[in-house]
Amino acid sequence: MTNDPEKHGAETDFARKMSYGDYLHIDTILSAQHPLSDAPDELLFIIQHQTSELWMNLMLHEVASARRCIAAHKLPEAFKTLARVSRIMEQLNSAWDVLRTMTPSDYTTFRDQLGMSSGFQSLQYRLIEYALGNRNLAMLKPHSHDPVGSARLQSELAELSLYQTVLTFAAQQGHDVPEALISTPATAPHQADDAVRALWAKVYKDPATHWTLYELGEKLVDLEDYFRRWRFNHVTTVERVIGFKRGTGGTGGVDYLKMMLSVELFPELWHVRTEL
Ligand code: HEM
Ligand SMILES: N[C@@H](CC(=O)c1ccccc1NC=O)C(=O)O
Repeated sequence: MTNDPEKHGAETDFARKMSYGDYLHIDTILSAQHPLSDAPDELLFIIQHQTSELWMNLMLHEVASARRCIAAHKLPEAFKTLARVSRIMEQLNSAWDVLRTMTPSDYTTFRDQLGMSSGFQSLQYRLIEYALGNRNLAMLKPHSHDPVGSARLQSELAELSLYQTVLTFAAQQGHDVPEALISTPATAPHQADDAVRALWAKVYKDPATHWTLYELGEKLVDLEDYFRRWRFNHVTTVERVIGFKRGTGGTGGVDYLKMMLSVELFPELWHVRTEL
């Protein structure tokens, strides 16, 4: 017998009611794929990037919320949010398995259509880096033609980064944090600092006494661990698909991305491990 959902109470008249598609604006999302070629894999390439951008949108929302929770000393709420951020990164990491099915032969059929566009120009990726604390102001330039994007980057730069927010919390708990690191929003990538490493050493050598900071430190290590995996998946996929060709964005490609693997978001949290 064929199932009739109406007999089970399912609503089927949406002439005057909000439906699934209305609420989620599915029309808008599904009318945003515009391949520039007839290459069969261009749709995969577009959707892969668009879904990544959607997850990045959520990630920015959650990082902002985590920062507010830490600043308000609502640590359990911040832990929950940071755990979610790591799960989002995991989602972004598994997505590479889909893109990896695209061979160099597939990609070269439409790569020329991309012109000089590149993920290097992703506004949300840069906002995430800035929110976490990797504030390289040279990365503002590709957005200077875009007043709305530039304004978003500037308003992010007017906030303390996530790492600065954590260090401010540590200072409020009575730990020694150099004032210059937390007094104003950072305008350069965070550099490893001896006093901060000493602070984390104190925390990690006696977790029972400093449990909240210990848990916070591990949440940041988790997040950076996932971030590193994203960068590694990216560079490996890039090598697999374009070898050592220059990037459309103008960089050396794989060599440039390999250099970016050495970026440390929360350096002292990694360095401290040697002395434990
Ligand atoms: C076949 C697929 C891909 C290739 C060949 C590729 C290639 C590259 C290359 C060569 C760069 C260096 C900049 C340049 O000169 O263009 C780059 C940067 C970047 N790509 Fe991709 N990419 C791919 C997929 C993706 C995906 C799926 C994302 C997800 C959004 C992404 C996001 C980024 C970001 C954010 C950067 C800047 C990284 C940084 O500044 O550290 N890429 N990509
Ligand atoms: N940089 C890539 C092109 C690329 O991957 C790309 C192009 C437009 C929009 C997003 C992209 N993804 C990541 O860089 C290349 O050199 O082939």
